[in-house]
Amino acid sequence: MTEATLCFPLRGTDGVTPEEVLLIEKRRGLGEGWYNGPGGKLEAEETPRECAIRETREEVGLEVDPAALEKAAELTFRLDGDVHTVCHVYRADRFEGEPVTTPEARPEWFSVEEIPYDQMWDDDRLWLPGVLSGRTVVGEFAFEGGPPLDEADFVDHDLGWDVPITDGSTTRSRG
Ligand SMILES: Nc1ncnc2c1[nH]c(=O)n2[C@H]1C[C@H](O)[C@@H](COP(=O)(O)OP(=O)(O)OP(=O)(O)O)O1
Repeated sequence: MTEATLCFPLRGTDGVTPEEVLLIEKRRGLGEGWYNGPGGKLEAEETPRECAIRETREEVGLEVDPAALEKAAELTFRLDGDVHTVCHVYRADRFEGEPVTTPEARPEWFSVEEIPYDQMWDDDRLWLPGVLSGRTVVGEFAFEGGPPLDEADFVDHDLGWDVPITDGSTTRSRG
């Protein structure tokens, strides 16, 4: 089982709903060619928050203000019945720098009204709109026919909205 993060940098935030979100076009690895938030797997001894900040720095060169990193979702992706990935999802409305293209990712700002869901993971359209509007969600998503996960069929889901979510690793003692 993998533990991973996603981080959605936001701008134009007036209260709750932002005007724009920074997505990446993934240039290699799982989900290559699709848009997603910056993110990736936890490294040894790393907390999910540390991972979200590091991955955003490595993938697009933005330095996220840790005080502005807000956990929005905890998503479990199952592949053929087994837990494949637990993903911690964050919003971030304060950061420094300008996004740059790296070997892993090409960043692009999108209006929250014009997110390219047809070029994203099939599950994203179910939870990302709520996350961008400031809600919290715990979700479980079932894929069948893998591996790899990004070639499997998305077959089922279960979502719990506006629930308290803990911030820390689900599988490690630290964090
Ligand atoms: N179903 C679904 N929807 C939305 N987002 C995701 C999924 N499954 C996923 O794995 N993800 C997310 C979780 C991670 O942020 C990325 C996967 O990226 P990463 O772990 O970096 O994968 P690789 O590029 O293969 O691995 P590295 O070698 O770069 O660590 O997608």
